[in-house]
Amino acid sequence: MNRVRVLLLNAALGPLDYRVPDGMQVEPGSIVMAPLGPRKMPGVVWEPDSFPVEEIDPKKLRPLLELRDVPPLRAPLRRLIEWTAAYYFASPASVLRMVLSSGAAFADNRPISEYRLNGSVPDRMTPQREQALEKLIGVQGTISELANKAGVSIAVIRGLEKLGVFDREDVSPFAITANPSPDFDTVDLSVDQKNVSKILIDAVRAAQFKPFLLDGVTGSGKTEVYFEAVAEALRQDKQVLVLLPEIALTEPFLDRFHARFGAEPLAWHSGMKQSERKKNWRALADGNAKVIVGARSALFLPYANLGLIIVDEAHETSFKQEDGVRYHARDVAIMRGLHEKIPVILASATPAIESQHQVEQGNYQLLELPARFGGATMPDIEALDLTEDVPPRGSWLAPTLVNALEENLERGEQSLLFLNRRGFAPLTLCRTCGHRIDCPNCTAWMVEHRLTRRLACHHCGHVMPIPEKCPECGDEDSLVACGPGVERICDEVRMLFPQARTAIVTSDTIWSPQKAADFVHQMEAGAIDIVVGTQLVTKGYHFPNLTLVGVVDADIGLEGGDLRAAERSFQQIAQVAGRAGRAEKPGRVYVQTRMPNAPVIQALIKNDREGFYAAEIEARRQALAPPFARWAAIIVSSEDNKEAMETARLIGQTAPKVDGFSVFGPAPAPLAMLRGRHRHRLLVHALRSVDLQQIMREWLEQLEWPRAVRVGVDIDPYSFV
Ligand SMILES: Nc1ncnc2c1ncn2[C@@H]1O[C@H](COP(=O)(O)OP(=O)(O)OP(=O)(O)O)[C@@H](O)[C@H]1O
Ligand SMILES: [Zn+2]
Repeated sequence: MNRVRVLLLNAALGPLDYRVPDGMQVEPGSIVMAPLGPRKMPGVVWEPDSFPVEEIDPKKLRPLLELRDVPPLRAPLRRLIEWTAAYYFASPASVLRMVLSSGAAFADNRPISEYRLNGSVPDRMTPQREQALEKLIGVQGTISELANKAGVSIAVIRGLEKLGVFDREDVSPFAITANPSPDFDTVDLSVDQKNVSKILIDAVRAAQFKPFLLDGVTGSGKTEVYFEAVAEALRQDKQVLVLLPEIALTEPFLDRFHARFGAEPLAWHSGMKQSERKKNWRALADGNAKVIVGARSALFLPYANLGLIIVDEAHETSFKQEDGVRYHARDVAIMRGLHEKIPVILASATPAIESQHQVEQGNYQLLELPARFGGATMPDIEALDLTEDVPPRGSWLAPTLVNALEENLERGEQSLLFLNRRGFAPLTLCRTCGHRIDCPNCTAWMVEHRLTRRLACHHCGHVMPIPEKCPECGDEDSLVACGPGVERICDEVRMLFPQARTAIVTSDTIWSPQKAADFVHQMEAGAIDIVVGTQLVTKGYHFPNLTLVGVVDADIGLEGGDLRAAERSFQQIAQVAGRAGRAEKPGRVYVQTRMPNAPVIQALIKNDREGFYAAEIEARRQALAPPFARWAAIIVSSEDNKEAMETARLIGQTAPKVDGFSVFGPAPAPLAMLRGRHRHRLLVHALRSVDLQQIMREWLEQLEWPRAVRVGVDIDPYSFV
């Protein structure tokens, strides 16, 4: 039989059948090139009865064009692709796209050509050429990467290349990786740490599916403990995947890993160059790379021989992807572990309620590290009531916090101020007419960024210069910045302590792993006294001389009012507090709030995590909220509001009547307009006994809507805007 089913890399197309030409040997998982109309398209051979396809006369089947010289996708990964597509309402092809995420990697074994300036200057200069020559100093990359970096067109770079201003280097797709060695520099574990690591080591040896929740207070040595499991996997010659919530955390992680294992793991994140992507993809698919650390997208890569998955800071909501395939990397990691038959470790100091519930249900094994390593104590947390400890007019820091900062400076210790708001001010308002400057494409205010002298929309990226007069009434000098962002807090700190060395840490300043590494090195070298940062600084970092943490506004997180608001606030503040006093010197934490009696704040100052979680879990149980029942969101959007509204209404009216399945809405989304599209939402609630996906599939598949309307389904949603 030479007929095969092929899943093509095209989300709009289902799988198709092809004929295998004589002399070609394919099996399920083989990566092939198939003809599609006049084009060539990559695809993967699948099991014959896997997806339903249209019957085609065998004589009309077109032959496959090529078999790629890369290892076939293994069965566990094929099952994961099918599961992810079915569970999250995505096309299998869009999941496959995440697997074959380096087009170049499986395309061929040819090297990638990279270019860098060689110092020669073209005879004729243009402003673009000048810009490129200036911006590309010290940069190496493909033509399109250079164009991107320089902010000029590809044609400009090609032109320069012809004039001989670049040297070329052909980078081989095969990486030579120094592999980590399990016993390079071991540490002596405490008794608690040893007990936990023993269980993990046994699980790696057993090579069975087994999920763990590694729950240890901040600074308890979770990383050291899971490194023991990594070491065991290395001894067994298995691969390990470590997922981190933020690419900013990869660089410090690489350093730390290097110190323990004598070589860096392979990194995988969106900031990589094409040649690195190609190399790394090949190295992990061929099994040459043993340890891979990456952001959530690393989850779908075609590992040759995976033996362990670790999800660090597993409570982080950034593991949920909010566009394309809306999957949750923590949950898919568990499913990958199930299919690969390997252990999965979720590590966190503040585990998600969902994960704790799995422990209660007996699905995950709980491993606890209740104390900080080496006798370091947990920091004292104190609430500062902003209605009593009032900051002076036009300032945001309470006198008590300012005093503490001053003392810390005098002692030569480092401090951290946390505010989860980028930019200078979240709102710009006209004093004369009350006009608020909002985004033309979104239901959102433009955020002032004083460092770049611009207003920016954090939803669509729209930017504009800060206007000199009010766009509404035309009054000059009437615009005022309202509320603080990190830049404004940093200004306040500089006014108070001109001698202090400060740093702002947000995604605007730390936008690459390299920037993150620079920041960490500066902190370690003691070149920074006071850091002002967003959630980017709340997790993972270990700075022994950081002894004071101030939470500028503990109430922000509670404003949103979605079901996880309190949980998220607790996690965020507990994590940022956990950065203080991690070594010999004790830490202090001040939490500024207008609601010192709110349960979240009380739980934090009394160090009553158990009580807080118990109350939250009970509230969820009462409300039949996740994880006690399930939700799905349906988001209908279009540039034409009427079309979007009518489609949303149609979906609402045709909602199936099934016991244990209810539909709320439609209603205009809180973010009623996003990137120029009008948005309406419905929320589906289902008991666990109901097959949510099946009911939704039958319901939505029989409906039709205008082409320009997009209907997105978000299973287990985390965002409600
Ligand atoms: N057994 C040990 N021997 C030496 N140093 C250790 C040991 N255990 C932990 N440490 C050190 O203590 C510090 C905190 O450990 P680690 O970063 O692993 O904790 P964590 O639980 O992952 O913290 P967090 O959740 O706050 O990120 C690190 O500098 C680590 O190297
Ligand atoms: Zn916008």
